[in-house]
Amino acid sequence: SSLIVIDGARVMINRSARDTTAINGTTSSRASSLNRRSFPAGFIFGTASSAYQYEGAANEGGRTPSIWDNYAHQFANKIADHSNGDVATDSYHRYKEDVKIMKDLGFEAYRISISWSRILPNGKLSGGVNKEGVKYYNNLIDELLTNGIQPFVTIFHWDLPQALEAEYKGFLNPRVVSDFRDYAEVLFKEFGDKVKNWITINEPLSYSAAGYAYGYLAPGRCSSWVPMNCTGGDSSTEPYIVGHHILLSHSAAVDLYKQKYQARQKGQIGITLVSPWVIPYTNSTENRNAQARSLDFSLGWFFEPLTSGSYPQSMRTLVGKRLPEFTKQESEKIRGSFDFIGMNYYTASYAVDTPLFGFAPRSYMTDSLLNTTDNRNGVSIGPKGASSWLNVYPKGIYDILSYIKRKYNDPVIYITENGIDELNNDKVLPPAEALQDKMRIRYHRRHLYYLQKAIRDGVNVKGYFAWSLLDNYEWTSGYTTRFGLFYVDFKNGLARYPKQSAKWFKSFLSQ
Ligand SMILES: N=C(Cc1ccccc1)N[C@@H]1O[C@H](CO[C@@H]2OC[C@@H](O)[C@H](O)[C@H]2O)[C@@H](O)[C@H](O)[C@H]1O
Repeated sequence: SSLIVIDGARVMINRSARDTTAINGTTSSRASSLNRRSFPAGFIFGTASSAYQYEGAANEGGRTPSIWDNYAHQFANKIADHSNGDVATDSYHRYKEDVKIMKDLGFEAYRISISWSRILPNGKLSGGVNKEGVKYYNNLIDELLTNGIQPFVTIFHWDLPQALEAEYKGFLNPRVVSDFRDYAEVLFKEFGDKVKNWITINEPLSYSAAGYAYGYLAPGRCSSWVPMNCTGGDSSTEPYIVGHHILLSHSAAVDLYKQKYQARQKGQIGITLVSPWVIPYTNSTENRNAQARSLDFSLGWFFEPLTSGSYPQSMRTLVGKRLPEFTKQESEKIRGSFDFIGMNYYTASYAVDTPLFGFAPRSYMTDSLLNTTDNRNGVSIGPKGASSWLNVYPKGIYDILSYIKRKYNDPVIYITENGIDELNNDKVLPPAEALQDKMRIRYHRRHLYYLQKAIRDGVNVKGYFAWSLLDNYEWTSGYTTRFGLFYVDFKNGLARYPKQSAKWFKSFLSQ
């Protein structure tokens, strides 16, 4: 399965999410009557962010460069607007204002990530803990708690200390497991009395596939034949090695938390996975098998080891010796190593069975023997936001959650990201118009409609986080796309302005 979707399609006439079935006993003719009371008591609503995309202060307060500082500076041409996260939304200095914004809207949780190189400047415990970094996160966490907002903390959201990449190639090297565990222990020690919701790693699929097969996320490695001007790499082996070390790192941190901290601190720990929902291009056996393989290679790659201790059968068969093996002990430790699973849901695509051409090189892109596409016979699976890969398909959140419930033993799930972007075209759209994000209201309302339908049908979902509170640094898109409920004026002092969607959430959450 591929993260890059084939373009070029007319937009399908969109059926509105009209549904006359009962919602919590009340019959709703449309999703528009949806509000917080459509969800179970205790269900939490939040917004999501990440350190490199929000903080700025990249060279301040004792922080040293991560691989994203290195990537965005050294390969600026790989970033749409040649920008970087040196300043981003400057949340390092403005977090009190941001907390006030989310409190005013009525959100009760906030997902952040911690910058590893702000806590351990040389990546390792032996290099010393940066007290200024600890202070910043304590201030942020205290600000959240004072305002009745629960922090959900992601330990690793792609910003590996450049020192570890330089010394031993980071997640390509098994040495990362002990360094990751040491880093996680510093966080449990420093913040575990206040943080009760831990997410070890954000989207292992994106880090492994986009970072080491396609080569467009840091560290930007891929085979020489991949058109991404990578500085090195092997798209047929490195994604699987990195994914393997991510799972070992995850389970080492969870094992540590459960052995030494959970009993006293009484928190919960999980991991955030991502996958599009996938529909067979036709109902043929070949394309239904392609759907299964596509979900194995994007979701099962990590979910299968977490629930059964081994990789999906389709991956073991098709990747063969290039797929690392777990020892018996590793398998035991990985299986069940979570209290909940975070799921990031954005989009859906069609899977087309695609046999390997004889001469085509083997790699993650072709191992699953399929292609994904966003249209069928020229009809799009759904309208797009600003990004080519993001087609709107709200029913996909229901479908993928039902699939997870069936296939992976009905786990506790949080939707840790869901959102849509518009282009940052201030020169065309004066800011006033940029605040009229009706399509974002429609996107979130329709996904929430299908989310409460999944809950009603028995899926164990406990929370929902919108991506994102603010417009921010969108990785290789830089500041060219906007996902925020709040507009950030990057040209005038990073001022924050509520979009219509922020007002919609305030009303949704107040009922
Ligand atoms: N971005 C991804 C996965 C991904 C990776 C490469 C290319 C496309 C998509 N996942 C989540 O999506 C969020 C939205 O991602 C944006 O999607 C549109 C792209 O144009 C943009 O580059 C990307 O940042 C990120 O901000 C979160 O940090 C991340 O956890």
